[in-house]
Amino acid sequence: MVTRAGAGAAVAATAVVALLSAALALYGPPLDSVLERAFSLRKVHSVKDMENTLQLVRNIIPPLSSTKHKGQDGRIGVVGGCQEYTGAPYFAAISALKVGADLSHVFCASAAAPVIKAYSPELIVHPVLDSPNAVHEVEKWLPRLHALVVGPGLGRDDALLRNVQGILEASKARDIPVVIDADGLWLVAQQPALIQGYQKAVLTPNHMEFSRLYDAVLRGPVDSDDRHGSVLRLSRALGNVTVVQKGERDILSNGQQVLVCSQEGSSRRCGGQGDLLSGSLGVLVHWALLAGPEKTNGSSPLLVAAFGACSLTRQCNHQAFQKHGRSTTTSDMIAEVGAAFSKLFET
Ligand SMILES: NC(=O)C1=CN([C@@H]2O[C@H](COP(=O)(O)OP(=O)(O)OC[C@H]3O[C@@H](n4cnc5c(N)ncnc54)[C@H](OP(=O)(O)O)[C@@H]3O)[C@@H](O)[C@H]2O)[C@@H](O)CC1
Ligand SMILES: Nc1ncnc2c1ncn2[C@@H]1O[C@H](COP(=O)(O)OP(=O)(O)OP(=O)(O)O)[C@@H](O)[C@H]1O
Ligand SMILES: [Mg+2]
Repeated sequence: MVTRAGAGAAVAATAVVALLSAALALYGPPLDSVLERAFSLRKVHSVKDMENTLQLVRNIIPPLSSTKHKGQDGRIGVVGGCQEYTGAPYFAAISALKVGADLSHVFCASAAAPVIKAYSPELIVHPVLDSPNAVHEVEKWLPRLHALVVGPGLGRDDALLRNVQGILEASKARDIPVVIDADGLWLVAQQPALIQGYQKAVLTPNHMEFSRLYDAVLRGPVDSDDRHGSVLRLSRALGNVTVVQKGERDILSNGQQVLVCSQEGSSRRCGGQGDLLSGSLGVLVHWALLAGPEKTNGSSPLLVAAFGACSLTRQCNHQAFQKHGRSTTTSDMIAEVGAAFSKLFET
């Protein structure tokens, strides 16, 4: 009797899981988190999903070819860099190059320009962000750029932020993909309408930036027990803008699908890792949009690109930590971009 009752319960439980799975296939992520919570399937699901999504990232990477000319694999612009912060835009721009972009521009405040130039001869640096003609100066370059990364090291000076507002509006008018990070997210929290509904925007908030945005857009505190639901809700409220909430696990959503990236990193949290992520994402977004949904198996190209950038950043962190332990810095992580990229995407 006991055995039969046990078997009956097992059959009933299997049926419930099957039913929920079928419903999940139809209705997507909200049920995903319900399922995960109810049946603790998080690990099993995410490992399988992670590998499937990594395969989609591999599909969007353009082949290296001797027939291409300089610029075809990506011309990326980073909007950021002020007197206080010169490292962040450098990290983002050099990461874009290391991932595979051909040219990387930095549009920064005049005080930051000589410093950023001195870090690297590889970057093209425009000291224009605090000029009265800033929007026009950047606009001149927009037709030549495939994606913009807005915010690393931008600071929160009102005049600079007003110029960046104009740059964002000009970029949207030209349908240029934008990755918004750091102080760019501060600006968006003040004026969500700036990116509301823009399908080529990806936001990459850290813990604090996410809370600030969520509060500004949804007028309430984040439910810390429901990270999936919170990211999904923020994305939906912003008109399906892609949101990447960075953290112990990265949660990504376009308001329809939720992805989780738990690629192994390390416990080292040095400043600048988010800049590596946003710079890499600038290139991957361009590649993903070029490849189109047929290469991403119907998944959103921007979500696939974001998953690629998260995996890559965490893998760089992992590799750098193996070598440098507690002394790991973002420069050590950037030195790992080539090997990490090969390991994840060129297998
Ligand atoms: N080398 C450079 O030039 C670099 C420059 N950078 C540039 O700095 C600018 C400001 O960026 P930001 O990230 O410091 O922003 P902001 O919103 O003030 O948050 C800071 C506060 O949030 C908190 N906090 C953070 N994470 C948390 C967590 N997981 N869980 C809980 N709390 C958390 C934490 O609070 P605390 O612990 O200090 O109380 C922290 O102090 C921006 O332009 C950026 O690009 C950086 O890119 C780094 C490299
Ligand atoms: N607790 C954690 N465990 C593992 N990886 C993490 C953890 N927190 C963040 N990361 C990873 O570190 C990277 C940067 O995220 P982080 O939250 O540090 O961004 P950030 O605060 O914007 O960084 P930055 O210092 O560049 O501004 C992401 O790839 C994220 O996945
Ligand atoms: Mg940051």
